[in-house]
Amino acid sequence: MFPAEMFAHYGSMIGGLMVLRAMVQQYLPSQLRSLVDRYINKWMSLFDPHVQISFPEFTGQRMKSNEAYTAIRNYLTKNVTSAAKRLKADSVKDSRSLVFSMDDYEEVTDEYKGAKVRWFLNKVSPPSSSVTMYGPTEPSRFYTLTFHRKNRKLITESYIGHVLTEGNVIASTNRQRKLYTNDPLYSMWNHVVFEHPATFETLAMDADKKKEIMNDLTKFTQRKEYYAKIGKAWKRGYLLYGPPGTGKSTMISAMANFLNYDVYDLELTAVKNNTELRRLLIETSSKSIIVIEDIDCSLDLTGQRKEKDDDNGDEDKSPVKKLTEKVKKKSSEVTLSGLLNFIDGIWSACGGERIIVFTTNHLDKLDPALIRRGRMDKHIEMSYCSYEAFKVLARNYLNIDHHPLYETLGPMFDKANMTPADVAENLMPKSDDEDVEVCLKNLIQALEAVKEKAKKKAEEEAQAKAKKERQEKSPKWWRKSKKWAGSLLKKRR
Ligand SMILES: Nc1ncnc2c1ncn2[C@@H]1O[C@H](COP(=O)(O)OP(=O)(O)OP(=O)(O)O)[C@@H](O)[C@H]1O
Ligand SMILES: [Mg+2]
Repeated sequence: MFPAEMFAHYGSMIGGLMVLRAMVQQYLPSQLRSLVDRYINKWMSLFDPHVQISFPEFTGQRMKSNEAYTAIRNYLTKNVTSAAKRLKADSVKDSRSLVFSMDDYEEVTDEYKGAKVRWFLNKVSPPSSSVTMYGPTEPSRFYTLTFHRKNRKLITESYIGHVLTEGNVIASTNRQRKLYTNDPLYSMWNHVVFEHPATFETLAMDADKKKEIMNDLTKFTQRKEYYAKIGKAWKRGYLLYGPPGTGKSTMISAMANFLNYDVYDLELTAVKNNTELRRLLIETSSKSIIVIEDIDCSLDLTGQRKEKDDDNGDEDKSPVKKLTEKVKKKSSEVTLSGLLNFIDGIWSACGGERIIVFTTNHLDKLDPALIRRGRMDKHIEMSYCSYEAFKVLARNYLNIDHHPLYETLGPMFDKANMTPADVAENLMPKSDDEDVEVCLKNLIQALEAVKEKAKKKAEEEAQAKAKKERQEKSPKWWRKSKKWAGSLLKKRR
């Protein structure tokens, strides 16, 4: 279990104590473990000129994974694992290639500015009786970094920072991204591998608008020092609004692919109360996009201001209605103020960059407090398909940059409101014998139909408006007698 070199390196006294400590960690019950460990450490510090730092895999009560541990694993995997004798193939990148890291109880050395350090991967198994509500407890691992005390300043102030930075860079290029969703039963995140193909290149949108969003995102990721200087959490809020099928969800995937971020899809209706919301949000990792879709439907996010208005009208409500509303309120106690407090406050303490994206089909339904600048930094309208957006879709779906029918199609997009989802549907060949021309002709027909429908609707609305105006202009006695005659006829029938 322990390499023989350890004795040579630390001296037989220290080696013996280390073996004893490993045995203590492995076999003694936890109450005794810490007591004996304390004495062993005291003895070791008398003889040993070395300093040790531990980096556990999980931290906190809810066993949140430790980002430092992951960064160290990445750093060691790239830089020194080749020297390790026992390796572990512990993750698979893009389901294609194996990634090796050092195995449990394996030790490797590294050198930094002339100082030698040792990394050791330790594992502690939980007592066999330890079972949580999520199943049996897994063994927990930790890296220990050992170095001579004369190098303390160099290692703590420079080397560890260097390892974490390099480890994080490796992580961002290597890692498999994840799509998390909140589990309503246990109020925890479940994840799958995130593999959505949408990119800004395939997103149908005006080129200038697209460029502006990409620049905004890039600028955000480079402003760590700026956010620290102004004392604000390193986060940016986007509000995507527009009719269904205009690409709001597609845009979120394109953002995640562009930034190489994880996605947390937060279903607010499955969150029981503000405490649970707080915990879920604290558990999100840095470099992530938190998505709350259809915010207007998720909750009564109009919040307390609206509630007050409702209270005024309480006398008019029946007792049954009042009771139903009370029960409804109790079942989901997540409030607008809870959400806003979190957005404004909690993340400042979490560190790392986060993007929060809200989507809605109805901008006018949201409380202005929720969408004011500072909370939602950027409002992006996703609208009906323009000619320019159509050209992107034609490139995606039909692999063409131009076609003689473009001349007919060009002006049609200004006159018919069709969503990119509907345009895409028309561009998709329905059978093998549908070629490019057939697809474009189908689209022309569909656009004409939309235009006709809109024209008919506008005419009907104009007629109804004119009728109403005519009625309003007629004398009061005439309107009354008409109404009276109508009700008389009804009674007779
Ligand atoms: N702007 C777009 N660019 C590329 N594809 C798009 C765009 N808009 C819609 N689509 C296509 O239409 C489908 C539906 O779009 P999406 O789910 O992104 O719309 P949405 O705005 O999120 O709608 P909803 O409001 O109903 O959630 C997508 O799978 C995509 O194929
Ligand atoms: Mg959507």
